[in-house]
Parts: sequence; C-alpha cells; structure tokens
Amino acid sequence: METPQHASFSALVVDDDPGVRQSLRLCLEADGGRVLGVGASLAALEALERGRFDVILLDLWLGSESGLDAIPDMLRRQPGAAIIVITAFATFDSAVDAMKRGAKDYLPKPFTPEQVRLAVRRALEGQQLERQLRDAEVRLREAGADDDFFETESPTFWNVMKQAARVAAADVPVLLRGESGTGKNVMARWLWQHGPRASGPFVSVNCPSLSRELMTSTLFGHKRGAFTGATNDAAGKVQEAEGGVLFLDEVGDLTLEAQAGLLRFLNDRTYERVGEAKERHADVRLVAATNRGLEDDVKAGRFREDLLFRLNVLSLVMTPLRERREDLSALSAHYLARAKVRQNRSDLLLSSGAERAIRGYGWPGNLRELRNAIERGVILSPGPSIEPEDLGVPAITEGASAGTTSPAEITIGGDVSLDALEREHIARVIARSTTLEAAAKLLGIDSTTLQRKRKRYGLA
Ligand SMILES: Nc1ncnc2c1ncn2[C@@H]1O[C@H](COP(=O)(O)OP(=O)(O)OP(=O)(O)O)[C@@H](O)[C@H]1O
Repeated sequence: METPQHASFSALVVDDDPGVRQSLRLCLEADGGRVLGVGASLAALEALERGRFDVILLDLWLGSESGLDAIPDMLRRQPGAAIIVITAFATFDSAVDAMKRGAKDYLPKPFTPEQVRLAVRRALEGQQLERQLRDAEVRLREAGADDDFFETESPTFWNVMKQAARVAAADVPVLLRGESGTGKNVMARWLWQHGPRASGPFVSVNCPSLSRELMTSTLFGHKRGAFTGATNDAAGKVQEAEGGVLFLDEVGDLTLEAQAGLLRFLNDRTYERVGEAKERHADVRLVAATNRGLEDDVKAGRFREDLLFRLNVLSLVMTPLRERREDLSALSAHYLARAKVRQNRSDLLLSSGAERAIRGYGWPGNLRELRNAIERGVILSPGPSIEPEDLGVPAITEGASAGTTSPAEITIGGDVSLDALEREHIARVIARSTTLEAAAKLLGIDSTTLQRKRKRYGLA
C-alpha cells in the first residue's frame, strides 16, 4: 500500500507544560498539521465540542489531574479521534490502562520529533484504513455485492437453509436469531426474494437507530399536529411496506409503546397513526431479527412476552461461522474473488499461511469479520500473496493447533511493541472466546472498547 499523504490533519495537544505544547506544535505543523494546544482536560473537552480533531496528543499528568480520566469523555465527544498518550512516567501499567480506556498509542517522554511524527502518521493511516473498510462495507451492503453465498458443506447450515426455504414460502412472521455478522439482514432479503411477496417492497428498519420519541410514528405514521414538528401527515414504514415485507432489525430495541402497536398489528393487521383515531389496515409480512436473547429482555421487563411468542412462532437461528468451518475455504475464495476485482488486484493469492490462519481463527465477528479481513488483506498486501498479518489474524505455525500458537517473535519482555503485544493478546482471547462479550469480560474492558480495539488492530 502506498503511504498516504497527510497533507492536512488536525491535532489537539493537551499538555500542562507550555514548552512541550510549543515543541509538539512545531513538530506537527512541519508535517502539515493544524494544531491547537491546551493545558488542561476541561479546555480539551471544550475544544472537542467546538472542532473536529483527527489526533489528540494527551499528557498523562496534567498538573494534579490525570489525563487518563479524560479519555472516555474525549472519545464520547469524538469517537473517531486517535488518542496518543504521552508521559514522562512510562510504565507498562499506565500504557495498558490508557489502552483500556481507548487510547490508540503510547509515547514515552523524552521523545524525538521523528517519534512523534511516526506515531501520528501511524494513527492517521489506521484511520484511513478503517474509513476505507467502512465505506467498502456500506457500498457493498447497498449493492448487495458479496452477500450471495448460500452454498454450504456444513450440515448445520444446510439445515438452516432447508428451513429457510420452507419459512420463505409460509408468509407468516419470522424471527431471525444469531450473533452479529452471521447474515440476518442478508437472510431477511433472501426470505423476501424467495417468498410470495418478492414483487412487493422490502422495507428495512434498524430499530436502534430510531429516535425513541419518534419510534411509533416512524413505524405507523402520524397526523399533522400530533407533536411538535409534525407539520404534515406522514405514512409510516408499515404503510410503505404494503404488499411486501417489513424487516425490523434489532427488534429488542423497540420501545414498549412501539411493541404494543406492533403486537396489535400482528394480531389483526390494524394500526393507527400517532394523533389519529382512525383504524388502518396493511397487508405486510413481518421479519424481525435479534442478536441477543430476547428472553432476558422479557425477564427484565423491556420486551413484551406476548410479542415474543407472536414473533417466535417461526424462527431461524443463523449458524456462527465457527460452527460451519467446512465453509471457510469456499467463503474466503468467494470474498477474495470479489475483492480482487473491486481493488483491481487480479494477481493476489492467499498464502498457505493465510489459509491456515483463516482455518485456525475463531471468527467471533462471523461472516462480516471474514469478509472485512479478506478486503483488508487485498488492500494491504504488497503481493503476490496475502499473508496472515495482511488479514489481521494471528498466524498459526505449521503443525500447531488452532488458537494456541502465534507469531514466534512475540514474547513478553521481548523486542515487541505494546501495540503488537496488545493486538496479539486480544486476538488470542477472542479466538478462544465464544462471544465478543465473553472476550471483553476476560480482557477487563467493555464491549465498546473491545470493538474499537478490534477495528484499530484490524481484528474486526
Ligand atoms: N449469504 C451471505 N453470503 C456472503 N456474505 C454474507 C452473507 N450473509 C452475510 N454476509 C456478510 O456478512 C456481513 C454481515 O451480514 P448481516 O448484516 O446480514 O449480518 P447480521 O447478522 O444482520 O449482523 P448484525 O446483527 O450486526 O446486524 C454482510 O455485509 C456480508 O459481508
């Protein structure tokens, strides 16, 4: 990959020493950065409210306050910013602590200008790669590009596909269950395309992205004047899906009010727009999806039991990738073929080490993670073959069993960067955990931090 030119980037320097602020500013400006320096975490948070920054250089000791404590607040304000922690008190513990809270890198004082520039360039390159992968996923999803692989050698997934064919024809509500990235969105479309409503619309609603106040009106519509801002009558998603399929992704995130409306609709196909006492009818098939146990939500009083019963009459459980390992080679070949065309890299092959690493890895992010890893490999590999490090999965040495071996050069206390050490540890813990939640728990971080780190290290 060519080294990206960071002609212009914005950096926030947070250090209580004006001398350090000044030297960092000069160093980064020479590299094309626009730099703002502040001396305390409160001023940093205010700056983050006002402007966007690509990189934050944060001193761990800001007079009497600890810069560490400010990291979560900073990331809440700007989740995409790369935080590089700098400190004169370079200890492994503080570095690990900073990483746990979401910092991307660690720079011990005293540092040379070249070390600063390198750390910032690395952070910017990581951001660029993340952006590329995210854009690629959005484009692909919109085009439905790679999502058409339904062949399987796995008896478990074969059964799922057999059931899916029957479910598609049944024209009743269906609940898709399964971990994130197992293909529930893709399956919902497949059911629509292979069912009696294929000529009608497919309307997809991602429930967590809806505002909680407007959820009912988004689904069922509203009458003009029903609430502040309701300047016109509006049809909801239910009406939009007339004659077709309404797909509710992450249905567990519906408010209790929206759940009540949905239950009524499932029972007799009637609903009312918000602010209107007129009964309406719609002929819509509902497909819902969840990646968590809705039974727990029922116990906690967040999800109606009667709605769960109604949705769960027919359900399909999407098989996690680690339970259909027979399909890993064919799926990798499928993604590789598509990615090569997209990235114009017809010369590339998976090395035998990469194939071994793919077979040995646990794929907690399922199909999405495998697809992203291959896309990443195609982008990063200098050619002619894609190696495990291009994919971002741990290498497995020949003859070793999956998940127990990693690159030989990584030993605690050895010549290894904190980054490499953390990445390897996270990859190994993920590989032996059954879910990402379990991995996060074991690592002592929350799931959001783990997600961020997986992205950072190309493990997502
Ligand atoms: N049948 C398929 N063939 C090829 N790739 C697939 C298939 N199903 C899913 N994928 C890949 O996995 C990605 C994620 O799929 P999808 O969004 O359907 O998963 P999901 O289970 O709905 O995830 P989440 O719970 O996070 O929404 C897709 O963008 C695609 O790259």
